[in-house]
Order: sequence, then C-alpha cells, then structure tokens
Amino acid sequence: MITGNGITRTFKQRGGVLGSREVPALRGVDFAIGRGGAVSFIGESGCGKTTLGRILAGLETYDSGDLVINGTSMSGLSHRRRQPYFRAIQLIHQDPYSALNPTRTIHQTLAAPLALRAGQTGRPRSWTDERAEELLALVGLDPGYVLPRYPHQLSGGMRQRVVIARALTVDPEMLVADEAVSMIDVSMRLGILALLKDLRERLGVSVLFITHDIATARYIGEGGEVYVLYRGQVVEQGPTETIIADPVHPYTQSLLSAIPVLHGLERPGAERVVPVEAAGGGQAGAGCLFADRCPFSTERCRSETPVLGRDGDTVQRHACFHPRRRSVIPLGVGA
Ligand SMILES: Nc1ncnc2c1ncn2[C@@H]1O[C@H](COP(=O)(O)OP(=O)(O)OP(=O)(O)O)[C@@H](O)[C@H]1O
Repeated sequence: MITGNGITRTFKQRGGVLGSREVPALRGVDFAIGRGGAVSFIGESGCGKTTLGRILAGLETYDSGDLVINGTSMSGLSHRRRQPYFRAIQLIHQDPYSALNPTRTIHQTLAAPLALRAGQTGRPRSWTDERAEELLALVGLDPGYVLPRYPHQLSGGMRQRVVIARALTVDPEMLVADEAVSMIDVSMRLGILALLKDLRERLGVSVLFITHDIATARYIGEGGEVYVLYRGQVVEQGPTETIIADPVHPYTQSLLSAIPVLHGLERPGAERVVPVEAAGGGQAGAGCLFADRCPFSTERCRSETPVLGRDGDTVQRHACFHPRRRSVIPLGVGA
C-alpha cells in the first residue's frame, strides 16, 4: 500500500518582470493505492500531476505531508535509506526515446538492471539473459528482433514497451505512467494501454495513471479510482465509473465536457466555465480555487475553502459547496 498524506510542494520560480514567485504545485494531496490497484490522476496542464508522479518515484521532494510506502514513512529517512522503497515504484515517462540511452542496445539496457537484480536475489549471472527475453515477451516484443537493436531502430510503441520491460526488471509494486501514450503514434496507443492493464491483472502490479485525457483514464482505470486535481488540490475523488458517469464537481464536469474547457456545462442556461488564463490568480487563501472560473460560484465560494468530503448521497468525495448532478454537454456541443 502506498499512501500520501497531505503532500505539499511549492516551487520558487525566478525571473520575469514580477521577480521571483512561489508556485504551489501540490497543496495537501491525500491518496491511497493498494496492490494491483488502478488509480488515475487527471487534470489540466499545470495542476501538479507530474510533480506528484515524480515525488512518488523519488525524483522530487515534498515540503510537508508524508509519503508512506508499505507502512514505512519516507519523511524521516535519508536519501540512501529511501532508495530501496522507491525501487518499488517505477516511472514510465511520456517520451520513451529520451528515456532510453541511444548508445546502448536493448540488450545492454536490460542487462545492467538485471545483473544488479541477480546479485540482490542470489541468482546466477546467466539468469539475466533469460529474464530479459522473458520480460520482452511479457510486454509483447520479439526478443530475437529487439535485443540487438538500438532505440532509434524501434518504433515509438516498441520503445515504450522496452521502457516498461526495463521498469519490470526490479519487480516493482507500482508503475507510474505519466502521459505514457501522449508521444506515441495514435495507432499504437491502445496497445500500450492494454499492456498496462494486462500487467496489472497478470502481475498484480498497481498502475498510477497521470493524464489530462478522460478517455484514457476511463480505459486504464476500469474498476479503480480517479482523483481530479485542480491547481494542486484534489477536488473530486471516487470510483472511475462514478466520476466519469456522474461527476458532481463543476470542474470535473467541465473536464468531461471538453478539454480545454470553454463550453457551456449544462442545459438550459449554457453557463460557461471561464478559461484558465482569463480567470483570476486563484492563489491560496480563503475561498475555492475554482471560484473564478466556476459558473455556479457564490459569495461563500469566495470566502470559505471547501474541504474534500462526502455528501450523504454521493459515492465520491468532492470539495464543492454546490455539488450538483448536471447533464454534461458532450464534447463539441454548445461551443
Ligand atoms: N522544477 C520546477 N521549478 C519551478 N516550477 C515548477 C517545477 N516543476 C513544476 N513547476 C510548476 O508547478 C506547477 C505544476 O507543474 P506540473 O508539471 O506538476 O503540472 P502538470 O499537471 O504535470 O502539467 P503538464 O501536464 O503541463 O506537465 C506548474 O505551475 C509548473 O510550472
């Protein structure tokens, strides 16, 4: 089980006419991912998805809160003592080309971590070649074809499969797939998503999917959970099917209507969500961060901060004073 309790991360950005400013990327995010689970974090660009994925993979630090991996808190541990825990969480980047060393064959790419793994688990050196073949077959590649080749000799989809095979060399508990298909040819995307689903079922590895794309979250997160992030805060969370079929937070509803969101939300009335650039700063303080963009905001939304919680009759948790079931206008309608 991997849990995050109140994870916050603020970056200092320098330069520009305004001098340096603080950008809160994550503002107290809670989550829990069990073994074999499927969790999607969805939200627009800049909502903090990648920062969260990097924190989970041990590539980024958090300012406060706690990350607990299988019962052990990462907060009090030195960098060196955290490493074995973070090995259980492997990050799949969106760009498989830059994730692979172009000067190494796929055989070399897999042999190095497998040799380390053989040492750790007391296996003979010969095991590494066997395991490399096994892993490539597991991710749907022909080892005989792929092993002697360099990354540039493979398609984007094949490269992403190699990246997944490399992540599996350490027997991870969780794969964090950060927009893992966004840079891959459309024709190969479904295959990669199906592979991640299959690995979840066959190996019991959990998958955390980071995406701005609801359709992908729906596919990969079947039977799992969705967390909707807005400006570093979870605004709605619950079973994938419920969040997609029956969202109650206006931001989730707007995400479901269109991305980027510019269309009306419901009929009649054609209330419109203000585009993010046109909205106010939405800085921390009292009030809902989404209030400037929300067609349903009231005085209360501007002065009080809604907390993630459950109404009596909702399956999901939400952070909204005016949660409502609204019929979402399908993509492209109402522009
Ligand atoms: N290393 C950094 N230094 C300064 N600011 C950063 C850094 N990393 C992220 N940020 C800022 O933190 C906020 C969240 O960024 P993050 O990349 O996590 O969002 P995201 O939802 O993954 O967006 P995208 O889909 O565009 O990658 C953004 O405002 C971003 O500019």
